[in-house]
Amino acid sequence: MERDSVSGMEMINGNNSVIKFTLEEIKKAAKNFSRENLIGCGGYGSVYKGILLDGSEVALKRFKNFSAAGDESFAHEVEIIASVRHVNLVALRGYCTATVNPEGHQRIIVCDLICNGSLYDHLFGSGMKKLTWPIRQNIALGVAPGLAYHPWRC
Ligand SMILES: Nc1ncnc2c1ncn2[C@@H]1O[C@H](COP(=O)(O)OP(=O)(O)OP(=O)(O)O)[C@@H](O)[C@H]1O
Repeated sequence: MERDSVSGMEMINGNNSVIKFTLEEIKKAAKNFSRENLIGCGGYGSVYKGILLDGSEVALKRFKNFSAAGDESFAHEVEIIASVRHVNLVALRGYCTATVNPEGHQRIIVCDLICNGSLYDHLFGSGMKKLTWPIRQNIALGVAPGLAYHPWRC
């Protein structure tokens, strides 16, 4: 484990593919967290589409807890996602932590972007093409190995 110079939290060292991004890089990628880049909201914050300098598209999950007290849950989420490597699961690209005024602590997770919307959108959203039963079965067969995967089980 390596100690993060900004937040003081412990981060994964052995995983060289996990990049620590600067806030400037993240803001540039997400057009300064513009509304047009917003793709979803979850329990911990908002998710933005971003384009990195190398042209790759990513999802940027920005935690809404800007207080210093949120470091523990952020570090926990980063560690969990970093340990998960499965073809059917979203991969962690990196993370960003920074303290800026007046917002406070910024915590962002950078993941592969999944295009074409969520499964929920496809099943219940309006305007989506109805999924046929063979396609639904295929999706279920893809989801199942992702759900069954456990990074600590050999
Ligand atoms: N990697 C991604 N690619 C594309 N869209 C994503 C990605 N991750 C999240 N989203 C979108 O953002 C929304 C919110 O995701 P997020 O992971 O923040 O919340 P959640 O799944 O509801 O769970 P949590 O309780 O962890 O916040 C999703 O429903 C999805 O529409």
